[in-house]
Amino acid sequence: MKTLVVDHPLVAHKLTALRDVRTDSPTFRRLADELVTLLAYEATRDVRVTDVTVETPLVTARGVRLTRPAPLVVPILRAGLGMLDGMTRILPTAEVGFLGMIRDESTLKAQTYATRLPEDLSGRQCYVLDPMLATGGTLAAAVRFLFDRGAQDVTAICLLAAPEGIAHMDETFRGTGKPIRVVTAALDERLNEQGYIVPGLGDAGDRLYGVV
Ligand SMILES: O=P(O)(O)OC[C@H]1O[C@H](OP(=O)(O)OP(=O)(O)O)[C@H](O)[C@@H]1O
Ligand SMILES: O=c1cc[nH]c(=O)[nH]1
Ligand SMILES: [Mg+2]
Repeated sequence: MKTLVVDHPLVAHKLTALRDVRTDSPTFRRLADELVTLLAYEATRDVRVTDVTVETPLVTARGVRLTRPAPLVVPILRAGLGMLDGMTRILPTAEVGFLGMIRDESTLKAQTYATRLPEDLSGRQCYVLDPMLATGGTLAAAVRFLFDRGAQDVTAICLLAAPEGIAHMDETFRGTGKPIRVVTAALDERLNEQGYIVPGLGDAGDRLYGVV
């Protein structure tokens, strides 16, 4: 598995504001939206394109367009929904599938409560959106869903990742030969006893949508 930590002053600036405990929910939503667009720029570097020609007002020129079928974008509910608009803004032809997953706060195991994905993902490029990669249980399960349906490669865009989560993904998919990438704004220090990323930004879902 490949991990890319996007090193860019605008990314660092927006992430710092996201971490700030004083950042209110409307501002948090806007920052998450802006940040995913910056991360998506790097995450889509390998998006498949097809050579085409285009008529400019002057001549015929060579160019590219996104290869069809377009990539599949999969936000992991709830918190991943806060990244969907920012992603589809730069990839407007993408299709969107949904996975509803929640981590049991006592066992830290992920449970799936909703699945709405195309049955056949053969040959598809997939982008998973989830702000937090903590123990990695949620992302590993999501990536497995996609490969089980035939996805060609999977790129996860996470606002923050913990070393424990990256290690879990590495171990889970080592030797499978599956092309997986994680693109993140920062690799934080560690998880605390409750499985929260430190220094982190708290509970991303709660900060986006409130405590339920
Ligand atoms: O790497 P893990 O240890 O599995 O934890 C990460 C998961 O936890 C959070 O979701 P949460 O379960 O809080 O659900 P929510 O989005 O509904 O708040 C987060 O958005 C990830 O999906
Ligand atoms: O730090 C964390 C860990 C899991 N989920 C979150 O929302 N935040
Ligand atoms: Mg949550």
